[in-house]
Amino acid sequence: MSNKEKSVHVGEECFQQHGPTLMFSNIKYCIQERVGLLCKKGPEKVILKDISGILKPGMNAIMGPTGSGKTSLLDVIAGRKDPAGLRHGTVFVDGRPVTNDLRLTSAYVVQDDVLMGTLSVRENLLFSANLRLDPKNHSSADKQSRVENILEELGLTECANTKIGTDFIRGVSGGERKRCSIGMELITAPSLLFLDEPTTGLDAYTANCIISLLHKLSRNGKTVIFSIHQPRYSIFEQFDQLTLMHKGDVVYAGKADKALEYFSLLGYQIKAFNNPADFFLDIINGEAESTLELPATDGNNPLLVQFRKSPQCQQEFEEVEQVCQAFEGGLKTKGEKVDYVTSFFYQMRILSHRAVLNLLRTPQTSYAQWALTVFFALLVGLIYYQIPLTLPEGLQNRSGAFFFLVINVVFSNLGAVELFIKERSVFIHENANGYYRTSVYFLSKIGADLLPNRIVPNIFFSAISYYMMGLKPAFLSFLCFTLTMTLTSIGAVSVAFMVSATVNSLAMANLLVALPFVIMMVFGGFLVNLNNMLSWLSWLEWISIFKYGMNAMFITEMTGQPHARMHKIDPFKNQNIRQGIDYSRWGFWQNQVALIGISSVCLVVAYIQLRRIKRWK
Ligand SMILES: Nc1ncnc2c1ncn2[C@@H]1O[C@H](COP(=O)(O)OP(=O)(O)OP(=O)(O)O)[C@@H](O)[C@H]1O
Repeated sequence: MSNKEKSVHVGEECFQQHGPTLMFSNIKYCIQERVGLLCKKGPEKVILKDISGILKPGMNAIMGPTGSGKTSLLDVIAGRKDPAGLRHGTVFVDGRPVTNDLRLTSAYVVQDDVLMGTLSVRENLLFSANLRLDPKNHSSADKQSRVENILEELGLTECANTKIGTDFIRGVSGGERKRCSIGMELITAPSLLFLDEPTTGLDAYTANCIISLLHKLSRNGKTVIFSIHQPRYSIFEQFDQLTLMHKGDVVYAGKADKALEYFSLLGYQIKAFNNPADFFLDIINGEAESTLELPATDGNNPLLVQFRKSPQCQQEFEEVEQVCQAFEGGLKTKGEKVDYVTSFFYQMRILSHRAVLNLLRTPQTSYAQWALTVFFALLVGLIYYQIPLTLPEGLQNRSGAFFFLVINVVFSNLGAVELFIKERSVFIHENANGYYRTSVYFLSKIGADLLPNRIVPNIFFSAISYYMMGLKPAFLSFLCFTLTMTLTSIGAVSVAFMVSATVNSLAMANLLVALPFVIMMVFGGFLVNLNNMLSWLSWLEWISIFKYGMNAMFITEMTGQPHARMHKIDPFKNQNIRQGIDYSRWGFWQNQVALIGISSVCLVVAYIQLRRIKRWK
């Protein structure tokens, strides 16, 4: 960004176009504190105390010490904060009350960039354009040209084809990431742009560039509203309006370049070379002394008392009051239905494409999965190489091999718990901003995982191990065996998906997924004879993937063997009859149906859990 660009004058004359004016009236926001080990409801904590204000076209900075409520105010007015905590208050844009669907028409850039690391800057922007611009009104060429314009406007042309970056890929710089996050939101050409601490984590130069960029946008028809921590002077001088917060109250709201004058009237004098932004925070934190005796009425902070008495506050209140009187009723918060601009199938196409790109560009997990598949297939094939049909080793080795196979196929799916956890913040951000439906995300993620990571590797695994073990040579038996292996794997991975959609920490998920697998193993009928022991827990066998997987393998292997051989392995058969295996054709399909049933229930629960994830901040 050139110096010329950075030294833009702050003033009316610089506006090419004016953005909207946002007013908020009597906003009271509370949170319910939880106390004790049982997380009982504690006292309500008021984090925004009946505050009102006007945010005008241009650069609106919300400043204050940590915990003063900057982000909460930003979230409430942008419709991002959980409506359950809003006691009362109304937000108006250009004099008209808005509901929390403002989140779908405005842009909100969160503090932690939520971008898909495996995609390039251009691909991320195109993803946003594809899902957020109505295909009826915007052709592909249109979307492309909008993306190119934004790349140009944000100075991202040079890194347009560079990936954002992941743990494995070194990507763009912090400033470029932030600009890309802003670009994702600018795609819909919103007139209101909210940013939560846009300079946090950036070096001074990059922070300055980001603020200059926002300043430029604010001169072209966008009202930019952001929370910020201790900006340096070159950043501060680009603010038009300043809102200073202290413990959920507004202690100053007005022109940024008039704030020094205001505080000097209250007896606070800035020292030479001090940064005004630091000075204001010192005043709020009580570290700067006033030369005047400021009264604290009713125990209220003297700064708050003085601000409420000030002419600018009185005038603002009057303006807000006038607008409020024109409209009755508060901010509606519930019942809004999100209208997506794209259809279910269109979203499915775009998300599946991204999921496949993701998979191809982070092949490490898939490589590991494939390497383990081949390794274990060879291992089991070598250990149980050409199992004889004589007793007792025929029985013993087949039982051992099937148990080993099912253990391997179930536990190799432990890694799937990261599916919904790794991208959770990206999903929450995109879904809350109306990019796509939850069902589309769910199906695209499941589809992109099941086929390449579960189904195809299982077919390979079965092909290698089956013939090495010398099981029944009939091709149909091989197909039945492969089907059993695949459905067992899908059953196990569905349990992992259910856990993944339920918790947000990987450590917790790993614990929670191992537990049902171990229980299923114990009650699978192989380790414990449930007729004699633990009969009161025997019902658990009905939800054991191990039981159904192993039973189906036994049935496939044992039925249709030549009569003479069957004789020899009669005790083998008897043992399994004791475990309740039904060797009929329906007996085989019963197990497959049970595996499909377990998978379906787990996937439905996973989907419900994904829908229940809180989108609010
Ligand atoms: N969802 C929530 N649950 C519990 N406490 C909350 C929640 N949201 C806000 N708070 C509390 O409200 C107060 C204000 O929080 P907020 O994040 O708005 O402050 P902030 O000024 O943006 O702070 P920081 O600069 O540290 O981000 C804090 O004490 C915070 O702990």
